[in-house]
Amino acid sequence: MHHVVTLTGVTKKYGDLVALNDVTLGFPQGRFVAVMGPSGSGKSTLIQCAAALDRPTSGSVEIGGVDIGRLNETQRTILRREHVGFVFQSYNLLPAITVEENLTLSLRLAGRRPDRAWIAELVERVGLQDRLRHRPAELSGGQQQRAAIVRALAGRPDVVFADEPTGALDLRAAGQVLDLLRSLVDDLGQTVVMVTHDPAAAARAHDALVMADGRVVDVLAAPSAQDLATRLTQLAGVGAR
Ligand SMILES: Nc1ncnc2c1ncn2[C@@H]1O[C@H](COP(=O)(O)OP(=O)(O)OP(=O)(O)O)[C@@H](O)[C@H]1O
Repeated sequence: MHHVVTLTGVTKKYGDLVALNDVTLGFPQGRFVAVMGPSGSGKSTLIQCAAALDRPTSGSVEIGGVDIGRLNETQRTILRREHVGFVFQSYNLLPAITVEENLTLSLRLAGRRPDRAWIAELVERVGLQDRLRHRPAELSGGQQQRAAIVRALAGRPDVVFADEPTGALDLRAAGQVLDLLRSLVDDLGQTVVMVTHDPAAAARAHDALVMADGRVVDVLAAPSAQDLATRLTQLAGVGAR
């Protein structure tokens, strides 16, 4: 299986604290992978390293076959811009411009010509055709997150990292966003890595990684929400001792 992102022996320390402890894993192309684990287990640190937002203390990270340890800051920024998409819990759409302008802003800033046909296809898929001329504040939370997902995919990134993408949404809007992420993977072959605390959300992924103490302690294929909830409860019990 082709891995879009590969981590090899990645350790990240903050002073004496080991946030990631010798993690080796790959994110396979065309899979939807959820990352779960108790608070402080290293999920965000894993994503930051995997997305070239941060550098490991030791070990290596490859994105699209490029070893990011060999890149300087500017080169890493360019690699991120061209190969990685991001979706955040808080949507991060710019309030002063229209939804349509938001979708292509970062591409235009990077000097890339937006692929209009591709973006139109995505907009239709997420059902925002008649919302493009509005400002983000005029959209519901779910609509804003769907716009943020289109923005993340607009440049055809190799991988999309979604950090708690449903954290601010009600059940119905969250379900729509998860359906959307899953369909982008199943229908369009996208690769999505999603950090979530919600076992029901993680159960929509193809695979779930469970982290504890800076390590990946489980990899579950086609996880059920119940199995994930049980595993997290066990880990919380261990952490509390
Ligand atoms: N910039 C930092 N400086 C110091 N320590 C940090 C920093 N970032 C993270 N940590 C520590 O590293 C460990 C892992 O943090 P991380 O944010 O990756 O966990 P997480 O699983 O994402 O947690 P949460 O679910 O609460 O977001 C924690 O003990 C955290 O306090």
